[in-house]
Amino acid sequence: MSAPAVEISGLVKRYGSATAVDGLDLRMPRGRLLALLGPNGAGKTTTVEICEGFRRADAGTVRVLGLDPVADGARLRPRIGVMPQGGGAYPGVRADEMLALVASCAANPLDPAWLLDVLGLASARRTPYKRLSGGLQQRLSLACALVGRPELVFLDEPTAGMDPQARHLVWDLLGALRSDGVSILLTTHLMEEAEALADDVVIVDGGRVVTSGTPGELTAEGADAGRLRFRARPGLDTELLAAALPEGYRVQESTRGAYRVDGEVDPQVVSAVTAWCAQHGVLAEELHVGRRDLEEVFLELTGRELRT
Ligand SMILES: Nc1ncnc2c1ncn2[C@@H]1O[C@H](COP(=O)(O)OP(=O)(O)OP(=O)(O)O)[C@@H](O)[C@H]1O
Repeated sequence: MSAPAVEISGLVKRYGSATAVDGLDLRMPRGRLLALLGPNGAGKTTTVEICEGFRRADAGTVRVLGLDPVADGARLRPRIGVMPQGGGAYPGVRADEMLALVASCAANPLDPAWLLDVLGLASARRTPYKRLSGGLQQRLSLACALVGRPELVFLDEPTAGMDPQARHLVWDLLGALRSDGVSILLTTHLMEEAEALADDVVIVDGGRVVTSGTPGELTAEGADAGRLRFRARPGLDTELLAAALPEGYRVQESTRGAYRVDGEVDPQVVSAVTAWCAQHGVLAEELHVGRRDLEEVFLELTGRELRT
């Protein structure tokens, strides 16, 4: 049986007296898309850079495709693709030159022209790197990670700084790669990205895994079944709203402008909430009954917001 795409056990990484990764465990089977989700400074980049062989662990073991990223680096590198955070290239290199250069290092590369086209870079192919917008630089960096037909790709915040259209284009491409059996580990602090793409989500905070599972498992209703949630202007008088509901219901502003009604929800309660909002000139947006989202999962586990 082939080794997992990534297997991490008890990983620790310190920078001076600060512990960036603090005993992290993770197992990623092949052919899946795993999202490492967490706020800024959670230790995502450090973890990924150790997997890529760019940093050394202080403790713990890391195996990537069954190999040690440092000791077996030469065997591992041709099999993985890496998109680092922030990218980077010689400022004067043109997009097509850059991709052709990376492709020339691979045994069986994809057609660079095709990849530029798929990523919406065809019209910018002659543009020097320094004159590409941040979003186009990101796309070129993604193309460089993929052109060598890797079995496993590490993408560090692949859609950071992209507009929604480009983000969806990248999501579509990642979905297609995953369908082709490529293993993908990406970091993100966008819960929408994790929800849209991931087979598995690992939520990290303070260098540790807070929870993990499929998006469906993490947001499963459980004790939360039937909760009513909505968004509105921050600072609503939640006690006043609760007083307009039948006995026993509680209302909380769980994060700024995000409200949650605790108690069994029936049509009368939905009607009472919207009527109260109407009386107070409040537009209740995104009103829904049921599942929580990953943002709420993180908040409930850590008491803090994912978005920082
Ligand atoms: N080279 C470094 N020297 C010192 N401290 C560092 C270094 N790189 C990261 N850190 C610190 O380690 C912690 C984890 O950083 P890391 O970049 O791994 O987190 P992250 O989850 O990727 O965050 P972000 O989403 O902001 O990229 C942070 O407190 C960060 O300041």
